[in-house]
Amino acid sequence: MVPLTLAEHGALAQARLPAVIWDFFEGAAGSEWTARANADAWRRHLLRPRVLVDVSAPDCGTELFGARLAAPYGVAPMAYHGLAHPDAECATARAAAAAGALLVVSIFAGRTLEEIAAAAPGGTRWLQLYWLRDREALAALVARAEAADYRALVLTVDAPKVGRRLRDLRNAFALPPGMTAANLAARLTSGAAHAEPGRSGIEEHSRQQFDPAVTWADLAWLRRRTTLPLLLKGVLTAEDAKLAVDHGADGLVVSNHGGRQLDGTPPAADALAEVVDAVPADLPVLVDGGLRHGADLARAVALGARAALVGRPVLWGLAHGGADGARAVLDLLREELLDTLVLAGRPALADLDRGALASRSPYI
Ligand SMILES: Cc1cc2nc3c(=O)[nH]c(=O)nc-3n(C[C@H](O)[C@H](O)[C@H](O)COP(=O)(O)O)c2cc1C
Ligand SMILES: CC(C)CC(=O)C(=O)O
Repeated sequence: MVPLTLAEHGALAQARLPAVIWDFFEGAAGSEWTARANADAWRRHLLRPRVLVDVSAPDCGTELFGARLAAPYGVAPMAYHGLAHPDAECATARAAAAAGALLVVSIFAGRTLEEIAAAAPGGTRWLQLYWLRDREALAALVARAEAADYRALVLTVDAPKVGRRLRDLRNAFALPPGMTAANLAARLTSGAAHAEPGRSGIEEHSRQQFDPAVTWADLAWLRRRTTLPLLLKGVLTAEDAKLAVDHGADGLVVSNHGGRQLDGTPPAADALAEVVDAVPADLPVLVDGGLRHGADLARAVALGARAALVGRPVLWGLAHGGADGARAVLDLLREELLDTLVLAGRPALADLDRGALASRSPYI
């Protein structure tokens, strides 16, 4: 079967993956309400098409921090791509570069930053960080990212601890043998390899490593260590968006972590406009969570996002088809986006503004 939708890529992946790994990918915190709401919320923004517009040459290319992308899209940072496919992040890097997409590499990648860079030299890569208790390890990663031509840093700020992910707790999820965070010393992540019944190895190693005491005041320490653009990922409110700007953030990623952290937050699509409206117009705001169709990318741009990141669907493609599968997912999103631009009579990203949407109340 040639998958014609992202959901079909998901079905192929589910058929292939061990259930506990599928659960780790797909699962979210608590009742998983926020994770479900993420996808539903994009669909509530109905598309308002314009007609008799010349749409013979649609263009969805864009530029982000000086890099050219084939569409306003990227791969969200996700830990341990090796759980999906043995070629791991190197395959994802090849897929993203071929599709003209940004790749945000997780601090918990299973391949080194240098291996990932070498796998797709022409690609646009950023590095995602969690604030580790071990600041020297963090500083060393920043230096390596700069040397390996990573173009920005993304500090994830919604994880003072890992959310309560019931599927992982039930499965006593632990990393399989040989799966490690290649960019961190083994002592920093060894807790992920074992879990007692009712516990999760991922939760355990993040408890050991994440610094829950970090505050806005600490950001200056990171800011001083790099000339790379610094984005904060996991901002959902106007208050925090303004604080981020005051503390020198160069961009934001509106995100609830795919519903994996605090269950009950607004879906990312609903938080986006609040954040966009709170920051200077030229500050790049990205978004992730629940984008499952190219039309959702159009919706994100219409609501003010400069680009959107896609998480789980890329792992679906990777799981059933390696680099080709991940690329197929990204290419499909781009084709669907172009289709949307043509049929909505808005042939360029600049034509997408809030007038392109009619936003439907969730309560009717
Ligand atoms: C398996 C998995 C691992 C993830 N690992 C990370 C991570 O290491 N760092 C991070 O900032 N976010 C991580 N995330 C969250 C994603 O970056 C992103 O916010 C979320 O998946 C987007 O939603 P989507 O999957 O609905 O597209 C992870 C998500 C998944 C599904
Ligand atoms: C290793 C985990 C903490 C990665 C993560 O952020 C996630 O699974 O959502």
